[in-house]
Order: sequence, then C-alpha cells, then structure tokens
Amino acid sequence: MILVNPHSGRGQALQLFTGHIQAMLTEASVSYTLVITEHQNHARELVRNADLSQWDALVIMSGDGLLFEVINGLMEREDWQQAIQTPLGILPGGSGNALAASIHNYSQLPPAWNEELLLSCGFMLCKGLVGSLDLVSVHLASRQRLFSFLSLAWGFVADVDIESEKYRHVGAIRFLMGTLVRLASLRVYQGRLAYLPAKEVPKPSKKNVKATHPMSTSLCSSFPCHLIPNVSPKQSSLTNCTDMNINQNSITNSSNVITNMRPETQSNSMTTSLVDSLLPSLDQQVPENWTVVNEEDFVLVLAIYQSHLAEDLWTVPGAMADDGLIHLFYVTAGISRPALLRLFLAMEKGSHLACGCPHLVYEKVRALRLEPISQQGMITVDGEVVEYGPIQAQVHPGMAKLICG
Ligand SMILES: Nc1ncnc2c1ncn2[C@@H]1O[C@H](COP(=O)(O)OP(=O)(O)OP(=O)(O)O)[C@@H](O)[C@H]1O
Repeated sequence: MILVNPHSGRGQALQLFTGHIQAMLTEASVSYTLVITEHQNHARELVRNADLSQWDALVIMSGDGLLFEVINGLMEREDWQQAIQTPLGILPGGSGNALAASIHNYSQLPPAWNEELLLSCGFMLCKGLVGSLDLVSVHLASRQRLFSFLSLAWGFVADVDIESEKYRHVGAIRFLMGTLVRLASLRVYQGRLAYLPAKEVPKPSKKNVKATHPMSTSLCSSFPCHLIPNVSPKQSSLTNCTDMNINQNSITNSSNVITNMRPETQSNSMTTSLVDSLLPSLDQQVPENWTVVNEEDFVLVLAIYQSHLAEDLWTVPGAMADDGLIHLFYVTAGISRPALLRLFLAMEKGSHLACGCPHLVYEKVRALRLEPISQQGMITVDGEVVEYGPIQAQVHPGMAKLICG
C-alpha cells in the first residue's frame, strides 16, 4: 500500500509519484495500491483498522509526518507486536525528508537531493531489502505515549521546524530561512535535562538486516537474486490496482497539537504490553545511573535517532537506523548568533562536531528526560508539535522494519 499526501512539501507528491516512481514499480513488476490521504490522521486510522495480511509493505510518499502517523496507528492496534513488523517504506515528498535522506546515507551513496533522492528511494523500494528500525517510546505529562522514529526537539530546532512550515512551498531551503528568522530573535529556554548514557546499558542483542523481499519474485530479472532470497507468500493476493481518491477540500493544519493519542488504549493495552523498563514514572526522580545536566539555560535540546534531520542536515554522521541509540545534542546559553549559524551551516557536511564549539554537547544515550521550566515554548516529536511540558523517552532497538538499501 502506497500512501500519498498530496499536500506534502510543495504540494507535488502525487505528480512526483506518477512522474518518477510509477514506471519504476511497473518495470520491476511490483504491484501496489495507491491511497491518497484526505485529511490529517487518515493514514493513522487506515492502518489502525487495515487487514495487514493483505499488504507486504506500507509505503509513504510524503514528509516524515505521515510515517509518524502510520507507526502510531500500527502501535495502537491490539496486535501491535505483529503489526509493527510490517515493512515500512519512504519516498520523499515533503520538504524535510529526514528519513529518506538517512536511508540513502546508510547505503553509503553520495548525497542526493530532490528528485535524485526520490529516485534513490524508489530504487530501494524496487529492491525491497528490509532492515530494522529503532523506535523511541515517548511519554508526555498527560500520560499519553507515542512512538517516534526520528527526533524529539525543544527550543531552537523545534521553533525553526514549526515556524518555517509557512515557507514549505520553497522546499528544503525553508529550514535555512527559518533559521535566519529565529536567529534574529534568539531565545534561551530554562529547563532540566537528564539522560541514561548508552554505556550504562549494553545494547540488547537482536537480529540485524534481514534480506527478505516483501514484494515480487520478478525482480530476479533486474537484481541479483542473492539479495532477495525469500519471497512473501502474500504476493499472489495482490492486484495491480490504483485507487485514486482525492479530496482537495479536506486540508487540515498539520501543525495542530496532536490530540487524539487514545490514552485509554495506550495506558490499558500498550503500556502494559510494551514495558519501558528504563523509565521511572515522570513524577519520580531519575535513577542514580542517569546523568543530570547541571545547566538550566538551553538554546536547544535535540534527540535524534537517524543520521539526517532534513535532506541537507547531516546531524549524526555515524548513526544507523538500528544502532539502538538516541543521539542527544544540546546547546547551552551563551553561544553567539554567528556561532550558532556556523553550526547549522557545518551540519550540511556533517562537520559541526569538529567546529569545537564549547556550547555544543553530544552524548549517546538510551533514555532521557526533559523538564521545561520556561512557561512558553514548543516541543516536537518527529517534527509534529506535542503538548508542552515534562517529557521522557527510551529507545527500543530494531522494533520496526524498514525498506532500505
Ligand atoms: N490530504 C491531507 N490534507 C491535509 N493534511 C494531510 C493530508 N494528508 C496528510 N495530512 C497531514 O499532513 C501532515 C504533514 O505531512 P508530512 O509531514 O508528511 O508532510 P510535510 O509536512 O509537507 O513534510 P515536511 O514536514 O517534510 O515539510 C501530517 O500530519 C498528515 O497527517
């Protein structure tokens, strides 16, 4: 199933799909059903109720926001343990495209942008190799829990992400525009940060990349067969149909605070099922083996679990989709505007850590807690605004499956 958000990015996702991807899939004999999302949470509701045995993979042609919906829809199901094993794919159609840029980077290919990145991801989809993807379980003060595959941000990064949404029509350059605007009114945020360093908890063992092909046998003619040893028994049930269901009037504001997290479902069935063993409850103190940052004034806190924060922001050069790590960055108050701008410009080449900036700290962690003291601010999870307040998170290594290179 390929889900396309027609309003993502510059509003050209559907044209990009038909112009670049459709022919590739046809040539590779990959059959699919195309679903055009009609409103916010459409994809989430769809996967929550779908008969997943009908699908070998769920593919998103959009920005990262739609994948966030799909993952949370899967995790809200009673059969979430099985549902989250459904291979997920991404085709970049947004303006950020962090996961698409990351999986391209994991394949050790030279950087690609725009249509070139789209073709690269389309090619990976045709090959259909499936690897593991870490998910991060995020707890909000209202006791809601959600699942994140990309990032948790507070301060400068969250502000730029949300404030620059109005420049989405210009594509990836929106982040640079947003950065310049936010630099002009640079803010400092008071809060408390604590984390569990990765060295305190060895990574649990798990299977690594599995070379299974979720879609079609006929790829053997185009790609080396040793890459696709297993063919899903489900393939014969798929038909080559295209379900174009466009409702241009149902545009909703993507920067709305996420409100429908179905807390009962989560606290009743999911919280009891998937245990976040590293996290005490939010009203308890963090355990002694956690590091508490003796700093209260932050310009930004960014927890990221993929290599890219956007197509041209190579934030964690060493990251992998299933490294079992939360890469935690924070920038403390006192950094000058030019120094902060230099950091983000250097991030394009992944050289920001070599800048020697004394205000930038980078730690590999397994869990973290952030407690804002400043009354006003924004927290984002995978680029979506969540309720502002205390928040904590822990990584679950390799919980989901991702079509990658
Ligand atoms: N037809 C639709 N109309 C309005 N909103 C939609 C529609 N389909 C999906 N959405 C919502 O749009 C939001 C943003 O989608 P997504 O992040 O995928 O694209 P984007 O915001 O353009 O990407 P980027 O963040 O990279 O700019 C998602 O929360 C999704 O729920």
